[in-house]
Amino acid sequence: MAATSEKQNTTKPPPSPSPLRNSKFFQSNMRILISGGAGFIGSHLVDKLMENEKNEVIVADNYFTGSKENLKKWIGHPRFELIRHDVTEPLLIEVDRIYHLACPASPIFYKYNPVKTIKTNVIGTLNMLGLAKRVGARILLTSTSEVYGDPLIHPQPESYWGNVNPIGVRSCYDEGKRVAETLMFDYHRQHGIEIRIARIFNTYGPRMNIDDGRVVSNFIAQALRGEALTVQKPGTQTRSFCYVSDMVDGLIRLMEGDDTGPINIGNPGEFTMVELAETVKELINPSIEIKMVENTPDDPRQRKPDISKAKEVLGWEPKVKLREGLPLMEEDFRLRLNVPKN
Ligand SMILES: NC(=O)c1ccc[n+]([C@@H]2O[C@H](COP(=O)([O-])OP(=O)(O)OC[C@H]3O[C@@H](n4cnc5c(N)ncnc54)[C@H](O)[C@@H]3O)[C@@H](O)[C@H]2O)c1
Ligand SMILES: O=c1ccn([C@@H]2O[C@H](COP(=O)(O)OP(=O)(O)O[C@H]3OC[C@@H](O)[C@H](O)[C@H]3O)[C@@H](O)[C@H]2O)c(=O)[nH]1
Repeated sequence: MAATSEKQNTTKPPPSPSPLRNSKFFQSNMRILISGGAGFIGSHLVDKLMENEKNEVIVADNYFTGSKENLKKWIGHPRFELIRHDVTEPLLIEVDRIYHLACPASPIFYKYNPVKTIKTNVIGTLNMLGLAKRVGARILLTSTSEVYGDPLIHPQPESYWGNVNPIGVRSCYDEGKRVAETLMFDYHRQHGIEIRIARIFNTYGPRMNIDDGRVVSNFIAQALRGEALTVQKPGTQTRSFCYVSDMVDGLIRLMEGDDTGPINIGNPGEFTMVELAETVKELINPSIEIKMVENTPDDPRQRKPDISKAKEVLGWEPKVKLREGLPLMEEDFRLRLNVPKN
């Protein structure tokens, strides 16, 4: 027994890459799997990775909150493949890198079927780690600022263990991601898997689902439809919003760097929800009303990333300010909602 536990505590070298990696038919220098690649962040990551001609990109997605529409410019491209696949089932392919994003991210979607959300986070992450182990791939998990729960330390450094309700309606997501992080580190310690963990803070930008339910997409869609902006009470709760191009840049740097993480990736600019509503009103539709509505349980009261580690280890910090990013998202929403600018 002692020998077994000793063995389990040993950090092994990473497994060898799959023999198929050296097949004479292997054309690309880097074959990259993106689970959840048909979603908001995933599809922007695909765009960025496809810019490099040495990359071959495979997306596996069950289309729960993502869509083929987000990837339409790549369908049929020789370096791109799209697979309808649910990560709660094993996937047998040969890859060098895995960006594991698959998981609904908007609270209304992750609460819709909480048991499925837990399965996606736990079984899905186990399956992706099993794949990484079999083929010797490096794997990056998109964890979340929600692992800090309703934080008692502000801003949140990676060393903070969080304040999470383990039995609340958000637990399927925040506890699910916490287990996913645990699995990543256990596979790293026990099997030598090369891991990277990003703790992503609220991210926004073009291609978010119009009825996604998250605050930035809600406010922009409401402002364009001429509806009142729904600020959930008390409205003093804060979030820090990162534009999607900055996020993608941070994720790629983390994947290709040497640090396992977890590393916070987010924009430290912090706003109350009332301030966000006022900014959207001013930029998009000054005649719109702002109304206070009921909130949902366990809504974190404040959130802001401490990004010292990302700056130091990845040389990364966000470039796009909220007032610059909102108009870019407005443009995309106008096109999709067919509301031309006057
Ligand atoms: N956007 C944010 O603010 C934010 C913040 C923190 C963490 N994250 C994380 O980043 C990742 C991407 O988030 P997003 O904002 O792009 O969300 P999204 O909902 O747009 O994308 C998630 C994608 O995963 C797919 N998916 C869900 N369950 C799946 C399953 N069982 N099998 C296969 N595919 C599945 C969806 O269809 C979708 O394409 C998620 O892991 C999320 O937890 C996002
Ligand atoms: O219409 C709305 C929607 C939301 N809100 C408020 O806006 C704040 C942000 O809510 P969102 O639903 O956009 O996102 P949350 O910050 O609660 O969760 C997000 O956190 C990070 C990621 O893991 C996920 O993308 C998501 O879970 C909350 O305080 C919420 O009460 C409004 O005031 N009005």
